[in-house]
Amino acid sequence: MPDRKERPNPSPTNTNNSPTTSTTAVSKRSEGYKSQTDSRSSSHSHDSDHYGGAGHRNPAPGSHVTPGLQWDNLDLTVQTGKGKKKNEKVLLRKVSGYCHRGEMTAILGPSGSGKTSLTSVLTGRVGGMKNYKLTGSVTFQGDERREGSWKSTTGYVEQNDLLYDSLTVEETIIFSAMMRLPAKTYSRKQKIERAREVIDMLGLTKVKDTWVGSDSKRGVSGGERKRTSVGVELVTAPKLLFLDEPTSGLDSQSAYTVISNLRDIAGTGVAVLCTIHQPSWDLFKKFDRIYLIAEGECAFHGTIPEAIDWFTDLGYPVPKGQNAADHFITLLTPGMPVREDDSGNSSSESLTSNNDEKDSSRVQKILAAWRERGHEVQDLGKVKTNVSIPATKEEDKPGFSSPYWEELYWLLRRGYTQSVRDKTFIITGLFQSIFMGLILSFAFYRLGTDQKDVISRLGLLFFIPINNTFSILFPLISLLPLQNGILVRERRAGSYRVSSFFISRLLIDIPISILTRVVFYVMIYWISAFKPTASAFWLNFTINTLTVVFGVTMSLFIGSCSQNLQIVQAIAPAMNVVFIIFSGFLLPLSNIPPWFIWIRWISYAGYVFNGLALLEFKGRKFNCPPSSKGNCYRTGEDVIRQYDLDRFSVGANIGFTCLLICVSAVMAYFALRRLTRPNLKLRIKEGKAE
Ligand SMILES: Nc1ncnc2c1ncn2[C@@H]1O[C@H](COP(=O)(O)OP(=O)(O)OP(=O)(O)O)[C@@H](O)[C@H]1O
Repeated sequence: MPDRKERPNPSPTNTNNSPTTSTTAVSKRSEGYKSQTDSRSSSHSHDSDHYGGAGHRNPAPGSHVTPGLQWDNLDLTVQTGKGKKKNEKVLLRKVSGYCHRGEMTAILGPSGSGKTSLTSVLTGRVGGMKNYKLTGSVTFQGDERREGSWKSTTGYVEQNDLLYDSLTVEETIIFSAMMRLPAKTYSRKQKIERAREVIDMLGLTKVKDTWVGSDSKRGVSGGERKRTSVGVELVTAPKLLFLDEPTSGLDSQSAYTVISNLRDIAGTGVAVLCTIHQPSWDLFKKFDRIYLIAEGECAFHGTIPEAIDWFTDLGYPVPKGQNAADHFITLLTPGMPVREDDSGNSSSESLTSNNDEKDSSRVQKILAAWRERGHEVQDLGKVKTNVSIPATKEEDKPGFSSPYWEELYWLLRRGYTQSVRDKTFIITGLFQSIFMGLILSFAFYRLGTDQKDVISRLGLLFFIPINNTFSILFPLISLLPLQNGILVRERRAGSYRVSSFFISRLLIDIPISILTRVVFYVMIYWISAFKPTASAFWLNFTINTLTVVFGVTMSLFIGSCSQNLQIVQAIAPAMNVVFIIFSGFLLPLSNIPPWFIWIRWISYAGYVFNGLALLEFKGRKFNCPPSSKGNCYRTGEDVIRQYDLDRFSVGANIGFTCLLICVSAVMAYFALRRLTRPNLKLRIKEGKAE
């Protein structure tokens, strides 16, 4: 470990609590590094602000900073294993730091170093973890985080852009403005103006009318999509913006534009904190500060010139021509050999190590050095006076920004726009209806009154409602992970109530499902020659329409049981098949084992088949050939008796089906609430996040 007294002061700390003095005092070594890299890379040589945010944008000596997020002594452990193998794993150890408003800070570290764990604690998302213990404190502008104010003052841009692909950039950002800006303060017109301001600020005006798109659908570019995600968060003018790897998967030009935008956003007084993987030098130098993390501990926190000096003093200068970010990550990765510095001015003892043990001691040495002086840097985060941006005290604002009907209107508008433009659900539904309708209509063409037609009629009446539910189950379920993911994000931001989202889904999915499936059962009814009376037709129509509605509520319920599509796709057919088996048609009621009989009473297939069969067979006469010697169905009533279909009237069967629809809708609502719970844990108390 280096002896601090012997080193020239590379410290980013200073006595007047301004991070600036140290920056201006950044020694000649970082200047030397600048000229070295410049001589090797022409792309660097044109930059006037070589250290980007780091060197240039730090406040001038004597000026002040606005405190933003501050974290102190965070310890995070999780329990792993079971029984005797139970173990405590340390994810974060005495981690402290800060991110001032008006600054952009990058969290960097090797894989598994604790970046995600730290971000989870800072954003209050540690609740997703099981059996964890958390101590320490996180404050924003000197105060404890509170849910209401936290939601309205922070934005979180996730790594995956969870956006509706068939909405335009402008529609996406306007929706966010409508849902998240308080109706009391902003009129609709003002919300739209704010959204357009954000679009302009992010340089998205040219593509505002282009669909957002996705990996499978053409739309805006990856960088523009990422900026749209930033825009969604930015409409509320957050004071703190978190981003999880905003440049991952982007080409260098798009990544540069995203980071430049974030730099501008920070310039408006926002504290921007993001995790980032292997940034190029051009990106890296745009950050005001970097927060290096290794093995769950802070390895360095300060500006880039300070980092260069700090590591030089530790004996690890940045080799000529190497990106400093890569060098730091390499240093903090055990087992990674460090490139030799051919300038000859470095401590060769620590370089070019291929030995694991030595590399691990290298990381330990760096961590120990920072541990020794990290507390000095932490003090910078505690600046609370003479701020340059008014650090307004945040009010806890429970409740939602818009009235219920306003929420419902915008959710319906967004949902319908997406469904109608996306067309997949509509086209596949229509295709399946027409295709299956034609096949069945002609396979069961003009059924007569012979004995064989009795079985055909029964089979067809049984199959139609089952096809209705199966045809909805899979396409609808496959749409749910994206919808639920968006719901989680929007719930975390406190955008709207789950109930309005759920009702909007019902009001979108039910009419679309009915309109696309109705052709199927109406076509079969007339071509296969079911009872040609108006009342029989309309009741048959009602029952089949109810099965479509049940198909939607059942899909919403099953799809809300897990975010894992594979699990959901396995449960869905299994559940439907159980309903079919115990419907009373395949297995007569008297043959159902007593411990399974309850399934019959919750089987929609039983009620709808019962209702449809009563309608069709009551009053019908069938030909009974002399060869059958009376062993045949003479009337529809014989069929009804034989299949035990006379327990309930048509009306009662419709009533039970409606009841099942209501029960499955309520279950779907609660399952959705549970699945998409935001799980924000902002208060850290007695070793547990609350
Ligand atoms: N819930 C958990 N239970 C047990 N170990 C965990 C849990 N969450 C994270 N870890 C472990 O903690 C360490 C830090 O993980 P974390 O995800 O924070 O790292 P990271 O720096 O974000 O990594 P990457 O860059 O690869 O995403 C890893 O070793 C990881 O395996």
